Amino acid sequence: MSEPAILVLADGSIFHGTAIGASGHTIGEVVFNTSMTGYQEILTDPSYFQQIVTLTYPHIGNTGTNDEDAESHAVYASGLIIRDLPLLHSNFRANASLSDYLKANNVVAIADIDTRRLTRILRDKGAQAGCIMAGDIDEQKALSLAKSFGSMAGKDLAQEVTTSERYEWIEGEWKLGQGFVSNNHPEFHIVAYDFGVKRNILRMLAERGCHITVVPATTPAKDVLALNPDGIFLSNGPGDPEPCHYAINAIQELLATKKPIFGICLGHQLLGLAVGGKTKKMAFGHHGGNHPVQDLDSQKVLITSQNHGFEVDEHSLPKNVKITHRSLFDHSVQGIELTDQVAFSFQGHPEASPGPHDIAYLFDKFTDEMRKIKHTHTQAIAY
Ligand SMILES: NC(=O)CC[C@H](N)C(=O)O
Repeated sequence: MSEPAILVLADGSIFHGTAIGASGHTIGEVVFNTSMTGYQEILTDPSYFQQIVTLTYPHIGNTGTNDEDAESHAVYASGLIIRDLPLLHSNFRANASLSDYLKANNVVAIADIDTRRLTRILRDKGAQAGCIMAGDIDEQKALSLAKSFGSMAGKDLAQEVTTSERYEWIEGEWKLGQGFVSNNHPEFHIVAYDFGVKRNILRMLAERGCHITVVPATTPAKDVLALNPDGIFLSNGPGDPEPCHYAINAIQELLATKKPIFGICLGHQLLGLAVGGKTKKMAFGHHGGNHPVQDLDSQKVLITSQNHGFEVDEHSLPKNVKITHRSLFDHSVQGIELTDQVAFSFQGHPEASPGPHDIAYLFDKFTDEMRKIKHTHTQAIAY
C-alpha cells in the first residue's frame, strides 16, 4: 500500500498525492522541467541541489534506473514531483525501479499530482519554495516548513556540492556495447573548476582529447596556474552565482593570463560577473530539453537542454563582451564571448544529459582554440 503524500507551496497551495520515495519531508525551491526523458540525470545533476523538481511530462519511471545514467555520485534534487508512475518499468540497462531508487537514496517524492496546475502556478507567480511531506501528514507544519526555505537568491551552494579533493578524469562518452571509453592519449591538459560539475561535461571534454584535473570550487588561481593547463573550464552548479566571490576573483586572475576559458551555466554566470557584469534571478527560469536558442553568428536555431534560475544581465556587460547566443523563448542572454581573448560561455547545457546535442559544437570550439594556441607556441619554439 502506498503512503499518502502532500505538496504545499509557500503561497498556501496544497496538492494531495501518493508517496513514491522515502517517508518524511523535504523542502526546496520548486521548479518545473519540461524534459521528456532523463529523470535520473536530472535527479543527480548537482545544479538541482536544494530544488524540488516537477516533471511536466506525465509518465515518469518507464525505463527504471541504472548504474550508468547518474550525472554525479548522489541524488542532489531535494525532491521529485510527477503525474504518473507506471506500474512496471522496462529497459535493457535497468536494475531498479524509480521508486526503489528514490527510497534507496532517501529522496522524498510525490506522484498523482496535477502537474499542469502546479506548473501554471509556478509560471504565473514564479518559482517558489515548497514542502513535500510523505507518511505522517500535517498541512500546517508543511506550510511553515515551505515558508522557512526563503529564496534561492543570495545562496552560495557551489561550495556545498564541490569536490573536497582534486581528482583526474579521462573517461569519455558512453558507447553501445562498450560503455564509457577512456581516452588514454590526451592532447590537452585542462583544469575544471567543480562548482557542481555534471559527469557528461567531463566525458565530452575527455572525448575531445582532454585530460582533466578537477579542482574544488575555492581553489585559488595560482594553484590552477601551477598546473600549467592548456585551458580552464568553469562548471555548472547550484545556487546564486553572485555570492561566489572566491570564484569570481579567481576567474579575474585567470583571465589576466589569457589562458582559454570555457564556462557552462553557473560557470557562464561567473564569467559574466568576473568581467564586470551583473546577474539576476529569473521568474521561473529555464528547465527542460526543448529550448530554442539562436547562435547569433550563424543565425542557426539550436534546440537545447536548460537548467537555470539566474541569468546574466546583458545591459551590465562591458564593451569587450559579445553576446553570441539568445533564447528564442524570452530573448535572454544564452552565450557570451570576450572579443579580445579566448573566453566564452553558454547558459544552457551543451552536454545535454538529458537533452538534444545541437550545441555540442561548443566543446569543439574550446579544443580548436586550445589547439591553435598550442600550434602557435610550437611554431614559435621551432623558429
Ligand atoms: N545548471 C546550472 O549551472 C545552474 C546555474 C544557477 N544555479 C542557476 O540556477 O541559474
